[in-house]
Amino acid sequence: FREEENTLRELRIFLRQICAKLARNKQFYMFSKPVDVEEVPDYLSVIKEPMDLETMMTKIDHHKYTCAQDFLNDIDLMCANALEYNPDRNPADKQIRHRACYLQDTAYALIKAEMDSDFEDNCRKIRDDR
Ligand SMILES: COC(=O)[C@H](Cc1ccco1)c1ccncc1
Repeated sequence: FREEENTLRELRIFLRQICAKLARNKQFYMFSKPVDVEEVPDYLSVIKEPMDLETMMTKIDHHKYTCAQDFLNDIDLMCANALEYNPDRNPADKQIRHRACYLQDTAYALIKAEMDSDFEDNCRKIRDDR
C-alpha cells in the first residue's frame, strides 16, 4: 500500500543517515569497506558472510531492510565477524575487537535515540506481513 511505501522510504532515509555517520567515524575505517581479500587471503575461508558499511548502504538502496532490526542484524554480523577473525590477545586484535563492540553499541544507541518506537513497530509489522 502507499502508506507502507511511505514508511519504508522514511526508514531508508533514516538508515542512510545512521550508516553515513558510522562510516564517517575514523575509528571505524576498517568497517567502512569489505575486508581486502588480497591483504588477508584466508579471510573468506574463516568468515562465511562478510559484511561492511558500504555493502549495508547498497542494501538500503536495494530495499533489503524493512525495519531497523534488519539493519542492526547486519551490524551484529559485522561485529561477530571481527571478533571471530581477530581473536588473539595481541594489541592489534584487541583493538579491532574493541572497535567492533564500540561500533555495535554506537549503532544501537543512535537508532534507539533517534527512532520512534511506534515507527519501528510499524516497520516490523510490514516486514512480518510480507
Ligand atoms: C574488520 O576488519 C578486519 O577484520 C580486518 C582483518 C585484517 C587483518 C589484517 C588485515 O585485515 C582488519 C582491518 C584493519 N585492522 C584490523 C583488522
